[in-house]
Amino acid sequence: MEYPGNLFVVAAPSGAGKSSLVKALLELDAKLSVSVSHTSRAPRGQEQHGREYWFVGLDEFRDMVARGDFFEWAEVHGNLYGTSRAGIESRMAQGDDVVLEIDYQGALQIKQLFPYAVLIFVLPPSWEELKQRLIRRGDTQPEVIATRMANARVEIDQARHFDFVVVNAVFDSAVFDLKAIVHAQRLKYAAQRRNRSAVFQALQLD
Ligand SMILES: Nc1nc2c(ncn2[C@@H]2O[C@H](COP(=O)(O)OP(=O)(O)O)[C@@H](O)[C@H]2O)c(=O)[nH]1
Ligand SMILES: Nc1ncnc2c1ncn2[C@@H]1O[C@H](COP(=O)(O)OP(=O)(O)O)[C@@H](O)[C@H]1O
Repeated sequence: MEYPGNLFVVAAPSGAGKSSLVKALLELDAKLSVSVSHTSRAPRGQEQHGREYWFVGLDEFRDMVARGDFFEWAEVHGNLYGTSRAGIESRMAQGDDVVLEIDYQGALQIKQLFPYAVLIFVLPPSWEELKQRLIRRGDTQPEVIATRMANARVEIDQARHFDFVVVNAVFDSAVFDLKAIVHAQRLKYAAQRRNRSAVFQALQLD
């Protein structure tokens, strides 16, 4: 194994455009791959096991927690979500750059484990636009929208703990900002390779 890959974490309130942005970023960058999380929630619409998420029962999820299978896990909107060690450890060890699309609680846990992880928070341009995006996406039940808007206030308050904030107003500009962050981190990391043992120690790979 040469050098471990970079770790990028993207968090946002539901509806801010995180999934669309990460998808666009991955299409532009062949060296980046996204981690597929485990969740206890049921699949929606066209979602496939192993593509959007690994869908597992609550008992199985709790067994995985007890076994220490997750780097991080959290309860979000009443369901459990987690990033499995198996999902990203081997890819990072091979030197691949990995993106985690997770909530702020998970992002802060990842930063504790991997201080070199780059935490990016995606903001909507306004509260009204966030609400409109939730409605346009098809989340039409008023109580679902109200819960997500209330949660958004709690989530956005955590943006100050992140390394970068990207405002997703014009979609292509936001993708460009994400690309710039990824590029800058790669350049920074290339410089750090001159101090290889320090990096390895930080990653606890030695
Ligand atoms: N902590 C943590 N959060 C996750 C993980 N996977 C997804 N999430 C978050 O869970 C929340 C709900 O995701 P999802 O069920 O896809 O609903 P959506 O945000 O309405 O599309 C989002 O904030 C995701 O970022 C994970 O592995 N760990
Ligand atoms: N910059 C943007 N301008 C307008 N609509 C957007 C923008 N970014 C995303 N959207 C739309 O907003 C909705 C929510 O985006 P999505 O990626 O599902 O959000 P999240 O993953 O953060 O919950 C989708 O319908 C998406 O097409």
